[in-house]
Amino acid sequence: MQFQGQVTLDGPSGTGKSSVARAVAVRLGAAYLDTGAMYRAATVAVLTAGVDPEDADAVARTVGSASIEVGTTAGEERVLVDGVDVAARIRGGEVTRAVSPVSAVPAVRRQLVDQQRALVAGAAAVVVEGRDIGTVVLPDATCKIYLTAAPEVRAQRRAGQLGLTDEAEVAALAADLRRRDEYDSSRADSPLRPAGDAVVVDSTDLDRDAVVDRVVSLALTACAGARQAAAGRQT
Ligand SMILES: Nc1ncnc2c1ncn2[C@@H]1O[C@H](COP(=O)(O)OP(=O)(O)OP(=O)(O)O)[C@@H](O)[C@H]1O
Ligand SMILES: Nc1ccn([C@H]2C[C@H](O)[C@@H](COP(=O)(O)O)O2)c(=O)n1
Repeated sequence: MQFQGQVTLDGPSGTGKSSVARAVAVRLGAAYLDTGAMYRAATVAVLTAGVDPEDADAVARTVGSASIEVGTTAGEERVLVDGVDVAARIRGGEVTRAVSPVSAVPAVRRQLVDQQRALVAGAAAVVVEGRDIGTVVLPDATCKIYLTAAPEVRAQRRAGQLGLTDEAEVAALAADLRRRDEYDSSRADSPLRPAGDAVVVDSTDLDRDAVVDRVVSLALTACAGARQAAAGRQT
């Protein structure tokens, strides 16, 4: 069956959004947009300009005059800031530590949300991942998924990804995930939360392929059950 429509994947850090969203996009023959990469790119612009990430006015000005380009093909990571390839730099610790305050600035969010909507506007089928995609960016999406997993499982997976085995390093990683989740969930503008009509998928006891199968199957049925349940809650 050929999928047409928009799949949104939101959730806390390290739940598997990127790896699952990329694989789902390939399976559905859909475009793919990593909106976290856009906030990370905005953070590179801020750090490169020597601006304090906590100075909201200066952050808004700096990001407002930066050119941020991202690709929409799963498997081809393309992230440019003012024409410079920053695909590797956005994954580093310096950017990860500074991205939350930058992404909490309302002017930055307005700019990037407009860009995100424009990037997916022409796509017949697209998978978009982030924190506010089902709630703010694409509120009319065909199928909304909210991915969760137990915090200790997320920390272990991220440690595996980074090749960390030292207990203290894993504990620091877990603390960083908690800090980012708290920041992203408590900010005033577009906080992280599930959309009312999202299907919650808990990946704590599922391997990545099982999560991908579940999301593909939900997408192909247009998340029909969740829509009915949401309609029932509203009557
Ligand atoms: N269901 C799963 N079982 C085991 N490992 C998984 C599962 N899903 C994802 N992973 C692994 O967990 C790590 C984190 O996944 P990923 O980067 O996709 O999360 P994320 O939600 O996009 O994180 P962030 O929001 O911080 O970018 C990766 O190493 C990924 O391969
Ligand atoms: N739609 C989005 C996507 C991301 N962010 C913020 C919050 C995250 O801490 C940060 C980096 O995202 P990641 O690459 O870890 O998915 O960007 C957001 O506020 N809204």
